[in-house]
Amino acid sequence: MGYRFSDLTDACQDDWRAYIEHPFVRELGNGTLGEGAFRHYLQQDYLFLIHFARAYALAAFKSRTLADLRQAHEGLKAILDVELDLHIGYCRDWGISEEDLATLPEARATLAYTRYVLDTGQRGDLLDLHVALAPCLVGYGVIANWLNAQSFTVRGNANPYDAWIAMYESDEFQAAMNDELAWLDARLAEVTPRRFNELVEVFRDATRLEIDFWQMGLDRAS
Ligand SMILES: Cc1ncc(C[n+]2csc(CCO)c2C)c(N)n1
Repeated sequence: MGYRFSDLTDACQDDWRAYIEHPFVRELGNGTLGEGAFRHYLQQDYLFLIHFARAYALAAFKSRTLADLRQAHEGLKAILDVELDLHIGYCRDWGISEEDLATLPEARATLAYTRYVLDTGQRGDLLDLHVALAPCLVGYGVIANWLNAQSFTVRGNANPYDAWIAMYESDEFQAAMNDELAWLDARLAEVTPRRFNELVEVFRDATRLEIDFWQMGLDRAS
């Protein structure tokens, strides 16, 4: 007993590294990622964000304390009032209109990942849901920090994807990631080994689905 978040990543190190250091991420970092791959990713990520907002609504429903309910409400508001507008603006910069976004067919990787998270939350409790969301919330902050530590990463105007890295390295995003890490560390400190193993399974599944999401971008898979 006495687990923490890093025990989850330690328990599925190969998958975690394959996600954080995915070729899509490396190509974002050195600026060589194909524009078509990035556009496909952006489009599917719009659908992803909508379902992610639903997952926060589910977190509200699953909350047993006022503090957890408020936290879920803040997450839902952040996506609906901030993230989605930013994303729509970002898509516009990349030549994707709101009309395009409204009529997008959902790719299988998006379907699989988002519905897995929602199902995990419905089947389990609030901790299951947070663990299913962790590769997304924590992972993107870890990826931005990892990219910044790599010598191949190109920053500034020379990299068309610089704004993407900047978004996830921002103090605001890193603070949200650290809040989530503190929440997870506090909850994981109390779980039994048996429960921890269940949570590792959820974390590994969600991490693999993030890998598939990157790969979908590279393959432009539908
Ligand atoms: C496939 C995919 N995985 C993770 C994120 C990152 N992300 C989405 S919502 C959110 C938290 C918002 O409060 C974060 C970090 C993404 N955009 N797309």
